[in-house]
Amino acid sequence: MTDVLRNLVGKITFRNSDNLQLKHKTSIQSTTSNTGQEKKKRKSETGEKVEDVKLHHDIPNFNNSAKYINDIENLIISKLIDGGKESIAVDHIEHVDISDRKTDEKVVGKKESISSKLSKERVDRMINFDYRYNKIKQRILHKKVYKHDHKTNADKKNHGGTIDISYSATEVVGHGSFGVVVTTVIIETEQKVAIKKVLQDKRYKNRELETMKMLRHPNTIGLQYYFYEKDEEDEVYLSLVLDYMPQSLYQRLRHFVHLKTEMPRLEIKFYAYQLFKGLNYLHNVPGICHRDIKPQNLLVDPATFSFKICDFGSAKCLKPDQPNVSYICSRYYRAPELMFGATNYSNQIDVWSSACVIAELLLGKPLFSGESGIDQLVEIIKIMGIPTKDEISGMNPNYEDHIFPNIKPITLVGVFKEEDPDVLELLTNTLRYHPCERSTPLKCLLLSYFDEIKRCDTDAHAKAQYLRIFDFDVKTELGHVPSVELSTTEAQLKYPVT
Ligand SMILES: Nc1ncnc2c1ncn2[C@@H]1O[C@H](COP(=O)(O)OP(=O)(O)OP(=O)(O)O)[C@@H](O)[C@H]1O
Repeated sequence: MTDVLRNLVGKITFRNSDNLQLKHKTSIQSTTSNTGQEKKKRKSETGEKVEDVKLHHDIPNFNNSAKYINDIENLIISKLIDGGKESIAVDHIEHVDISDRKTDEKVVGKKESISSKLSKERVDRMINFDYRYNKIKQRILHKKVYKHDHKTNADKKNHGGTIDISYSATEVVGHGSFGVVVTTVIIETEQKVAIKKVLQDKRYKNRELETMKMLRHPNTIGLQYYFYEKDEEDEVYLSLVLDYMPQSLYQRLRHFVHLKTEMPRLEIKFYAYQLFKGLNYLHNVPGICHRDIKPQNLLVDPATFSFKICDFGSAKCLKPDQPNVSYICSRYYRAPELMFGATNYSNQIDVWSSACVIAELLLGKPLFSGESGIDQLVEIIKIMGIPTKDEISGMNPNYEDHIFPNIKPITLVGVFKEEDPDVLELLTNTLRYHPCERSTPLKCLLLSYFDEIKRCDTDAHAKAQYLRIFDFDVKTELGHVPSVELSTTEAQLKYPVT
């Protein structure tokens, strides 16, 4: 997102109005300059037309959460870009009068904290606190950190000790609603890393750290170290030192969109394979549902096609007897059962989101881009048709409101008619209303869509071998496969079905 922001100038203001609607007002006044005000001045002096774009969005107040605001920012930015305004810049985004936690808690109850939203001021403070100052002074930072041991899934903290690491000037690569992410090189190990710094909400245990400690897989981002520090106001920040990846899938896709070309189909296949492989691990080994699969949370290296899932800030181990918040996951990627208010949803919400991501890579734009929660459902219905009674009860048995617009669906076949029928099969098996009818990540890996990378003696196969994407740990990654099916499944994971 920072890359986009860096290229954009203007002002976005979010307001709460009296009638419990969150008003979004956008006013953009520049076309090409990096410094909006200067450019505006220059343009008026030279008599050139100053472009003024205003966007208004009415959002129901109950959706006024940090994630939602972030969605809206992305929506506004992508609208500007998609509207051909590539060179318009936003020099900052202001959030005004946003009543966040209180409103959120009314909806989610106090049981589940998702994360603490950061104000713009706090993000600025966090950057200034260490990194911006550091950048000017080129000073080396020394930190006492807890080392996470990936072999034992333990950390030094449990054994009562810290070690010292140091690193120099850092580059801010991302700031989301909850943290600031910078990249640097650890001097002692010469390893390039990303450091994600998040504000610690004293009331809750940080679930992202707890989750990351459980992970050990080539397709999930690895935790190397972590440390805590306080600012001058006594606020505690947790920093997670993570494996570095060159870019997010969002940035990778924007690269092709800006060039007005498509992402190569083979590259998409590699990322799709590793996404399902990562999910198969997450869902079956630590038993975690990510709950926020989207292009921004998938990291890639286009040189090797390596791929890792990141941002476990919303991840949770879902227990069948415990309710979970339905207000989760970024809107474009949100499974329909969440829109139906289900609180007993399963890991299969990640499969829906993954299918939306793959569809977006093919299309160059989101498949379902609703402007609000309800509109999102309408966008889904436009393509998938109206859900049947069975499908509705599969999504949420308590849902009683059955009024839907009567429209003839475009269908997935209609949208993807130019694509390979194998990718259409993948999408039709995963974009199903009924969560139980959606293929599991392992079933997706067995689809003929992936045969191309399984065939020996091709460049693609060599790339796949280099990434070791056909290596599965039988005890863990395939531990849930019934023993009678194990050898066939193993063979099918390695070789194309003939
Ligand atoms: N390990 C990493 N290597 C390189 N870049 C990273 C890494 N982790 C995160 N980033 C960059 O930082 C961005 C934000 O990271 P992340 O999603 O973890 O933060 P967040 O504060 O939870 O964001 P959001 O609130 O938008 O979900 C990512 O989209 C990516 O561009």
